[in-house]
Amino acid sequence: MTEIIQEQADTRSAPPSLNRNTPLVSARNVTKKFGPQFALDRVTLEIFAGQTVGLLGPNGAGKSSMISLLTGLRRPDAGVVELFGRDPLTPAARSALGTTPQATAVPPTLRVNETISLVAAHYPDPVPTAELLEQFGLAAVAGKQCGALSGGQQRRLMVALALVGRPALVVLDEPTTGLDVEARDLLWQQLRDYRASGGTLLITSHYLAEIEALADRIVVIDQGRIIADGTVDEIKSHISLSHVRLRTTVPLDSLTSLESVVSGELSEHGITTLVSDDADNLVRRLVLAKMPFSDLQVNGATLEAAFLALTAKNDPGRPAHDASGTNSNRPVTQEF
Ligand SMILES: Nc1ncnc2c1ncn2[C@@H]1O[C@H](COP(=O)(O)OP(=O)(O)OP(=O)(O)O)[C@@H](O)[C@H]1O
Repeated sequence: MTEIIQEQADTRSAPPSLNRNTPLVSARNVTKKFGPQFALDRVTLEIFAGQTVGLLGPNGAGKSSMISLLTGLRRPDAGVVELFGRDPLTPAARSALGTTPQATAVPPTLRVNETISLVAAHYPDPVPTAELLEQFGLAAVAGKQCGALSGGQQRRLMVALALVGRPALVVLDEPTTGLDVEARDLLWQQLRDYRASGGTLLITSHYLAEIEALADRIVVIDQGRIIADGTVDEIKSHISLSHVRLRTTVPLDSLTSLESVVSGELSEHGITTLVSDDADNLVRRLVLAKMPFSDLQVNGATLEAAFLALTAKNDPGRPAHDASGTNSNRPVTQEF
C-alpha cells in the first residue's frame, strides 16, 4: 500500500499532453539484471493510447520486472524507458497512471471507504467512493478495516484504487490471482468498461482464456526477451492445428489415413479426436468418403495452446506438454 499511496501522492500534476504518435509507454533496448541473472535482456516495447495489451510469459520470464521499469519502481541497467514521454520516476510522468503491484498490501487499520477516499483525494476528478465500492462489489465491506478483508476482497480493492483517479493508463500485474470465479468476472467487467471508455491497459495474467477475451494485443516474454508480439489472431496463428471431434463407427486407422489428419485417438467414451492441419478439408473428406458420423465439433487453436507452443520452442528444455495444441480445450480457469 505504501507503494500505491506514494505512487498516487505524486500525481497532482495534470496528465502530460502527448502527440498522437507518441507511445504512452516506451522501452527501448532495456536490460535489467539481478546479480548475474538477466530479468530483461535488450527489450523494446511501445504501447499506444487505446491498446489493451496482455503481457504473457512463464514464471520468471521478466513480466514483473518489465512492469516495475515502466511504472518507475525500478531503473533499467541499460536502455531507455519512458512513460507518457517522460522519465517514469518523475511525478509528472505518473500523473495519469493507475497501477497495482503483484503483491497485495493494504493498510490494515484503515477502513475500505477511508482508503479509497484517501487515494481519491490526490486526483482532480476521482470516481466517487460510493460508485467505486459498488463497481467492485465492495459496498458491503465499506466500513470494514482493510486488514479484515479476505484476500480476494483486498485484491479487488487494490484494482479499484488503481482506477479511482480515472487514469489514462492502467498497469496491472496478475490482478485476478486468488479471486473466485464471480470476483474475477466482476473485475474483468470493470476492465472492459475501462477499455470501452478509451483507457489503455497493460495486464499480466496466467489466465490465458481471460486475456484472450480482453486483449487486442499480446506480447509474449520469455527468459527476459520478447518472443512474440501481435494481435490474438496473429499469436494464435503459431498453432495451425485444430481438433475435430466426432462419433463414428469408422475404424481409427481409416480416419487417420484421411488427408489433413495429423493424428487421432479414440476415447473410452467412443469419441474420436482427430488433430488436423486443415479442419475444413478434413470434414469435406469425411463427407465425400460417405463416412457416417455424428456430434461433430471443430475447435481451433487457443491462445493458451499458442503460448505453450511459443515458449516450448523458445526453451526446448521446458516440458512441451501442449505444444501441438492437443490439449487446447482446458477449462477457462486453468492457471499456469
Ligand atoms: N528482486 C529480485 N532479486 C533477484 N532476482 C530477481 C528479483 N526480481 C526478479 N528477479 C529475477 O528476475 C527474473 C524475472 O523475474 P520476474 O519477477 O520479472 O518474472 P515474472 O515473469 O514476473 O514471473 P512470475 O510469473 O513468476 O511472476 C527471474 O529470474 C527472477 O528470479
